[in-house]
Amino acid sequence: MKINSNNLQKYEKLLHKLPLGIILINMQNKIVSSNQTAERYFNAKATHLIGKDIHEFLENPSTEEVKQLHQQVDKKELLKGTNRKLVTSYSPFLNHHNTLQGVLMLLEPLEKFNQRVSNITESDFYFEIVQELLQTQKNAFRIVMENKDELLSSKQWKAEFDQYNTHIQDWVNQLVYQTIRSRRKRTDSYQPDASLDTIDVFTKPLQKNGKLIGCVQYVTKHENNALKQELDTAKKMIRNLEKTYHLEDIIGETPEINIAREQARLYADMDTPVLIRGEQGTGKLMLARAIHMTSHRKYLPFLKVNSSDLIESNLEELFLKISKKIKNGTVYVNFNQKLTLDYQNKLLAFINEQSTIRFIYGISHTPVISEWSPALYDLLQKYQIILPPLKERLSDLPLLVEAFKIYFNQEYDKQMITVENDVIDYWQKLNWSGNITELKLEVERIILEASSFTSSISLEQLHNKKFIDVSDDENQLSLQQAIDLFEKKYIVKALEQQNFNKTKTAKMLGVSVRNLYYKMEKYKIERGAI
Ligand SMILES: Nc1ncnc2c1ncn2[C@@H]1O[C@H](COP(=O)(O)OP(=O)(O)OP(=O)(O)O)[C@@H](O)[C@H]1O
Repeated sequence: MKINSNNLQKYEKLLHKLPLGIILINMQNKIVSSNQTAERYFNAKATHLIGKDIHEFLENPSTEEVKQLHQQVDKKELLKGTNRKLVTSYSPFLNHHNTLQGVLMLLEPLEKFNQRVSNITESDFYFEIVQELLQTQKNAFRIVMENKDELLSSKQWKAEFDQYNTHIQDWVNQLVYQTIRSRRKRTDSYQPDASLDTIDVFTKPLQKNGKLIGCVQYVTKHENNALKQELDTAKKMIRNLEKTYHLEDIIGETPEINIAREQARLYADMDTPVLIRGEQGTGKLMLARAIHMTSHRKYLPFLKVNSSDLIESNLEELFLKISKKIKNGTVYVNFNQKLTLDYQNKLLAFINEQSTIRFIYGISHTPVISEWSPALYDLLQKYQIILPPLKERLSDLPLLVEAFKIYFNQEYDKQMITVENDVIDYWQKLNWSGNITELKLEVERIILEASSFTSSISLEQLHNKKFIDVSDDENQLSLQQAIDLFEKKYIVKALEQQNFNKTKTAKMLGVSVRNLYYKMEKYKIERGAI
């Protein structure tokens, strides 16, 4: 419907009740009308808005642009004096002769907008992908959302569940409530009768960057090998679901991160090559994944390729595999190792051949022109997003620690251990020399090493390591957990030393490349999943 003064009057009553704020601005930028929702968002009565210049409320409204171009403009802006973030949409306002009268502005607070969008996109996303997974799964499992509504369940789950009496059904539902409340995994067994099989129920919270989105529940009667394999496959798929990132998952409120997020949003559907520049561990892969998830390719595959993989593999085979597997998806090429001009040209030829794949590139240093093939250099220069090192955005450090703390408490089944402010201050004052990878590993370490009696970690405890209880506490790290932790750290360190070159790392560690891949999978060491 075209917006003009006729139909605006006709629907006046309705407009007042709409959940979106509406403001009408005349050709001189003065507010001439507003609905009650807009008044609420602007924190003002209509009488305070009418006749005022829109610039009194917003720094840079897009009224001139709309008047000149007669086009709609959508943006995010700040309400002056309140720091309230708004999502705004400006449209030309016409009379019934189609003559421009002014600008119609729709507005909504950013939090509300995000919530609405995530409600739509997240459930669509989960629904489509999980539905797909459920078709292929013979296992009994279901996904329950945070509000305890069942989102989806496999056929097998329905068959099993229907057989249970209400007592067992209640017990299964209780496990969901407990998992959601405690944000911790729960495994429980039930044997209805000595002559019957034991029912094992495994319930795990689903979280993305510390935000609880629901839980997944599996049921097995007896775990033979085939079933276990299926269960592992299902768990792997769920892990992949949790690994998908949206732009909103990128933590940070500094202007540099806001700009990077906005650029990513803009480039997401442009299909252009994008170069993400940032030191190691600044979030390049995460941003590349988020661009993919924001684009129309979000249901298609995403693949990360390191430039070192190109050197280590049979190039023709690798390219063939990529073009077959990815088809219309996104490939993120991370230049973690310098490529000779010969390799650069081969890569460029491959990129040019792929008309349907979207390429995103990552690099941790400023490209020096003399080291690049001119055509590849030009390609990389076109659209760039810069991620600053963490020491240049230290005000984001507390937000990151908070999210990682929640994530690892859940991952290691801890009782919500907190990290006290003095630890965060200390890290900020240190000018944190590492990046987000190192911060995440440090938070993981202190949470994992904390004994079961620790409820928070202070600076004193951090320095004296008093949070590590070396007494005979039966709840502290088991020998296996301690060995695993050591092994994981050792492998990460070796990989970093070898710039994530797996052949060299395997050689250095004295294990086969296959064994190294196995360990990386076991400890989730693939970059971006650390
Ligand atoms: N803004 C962020 N919010 C939350 N987590 C983040 C953010 N940025 C990075 N991370 C986390 O930090 C880790 C490192 O991020 P990522 O792998 O994307 O960095 P990178 O720059 O690609 O690293 P490298 O150059 O070493 O490959 C990941 O676990 C990622 O999830």
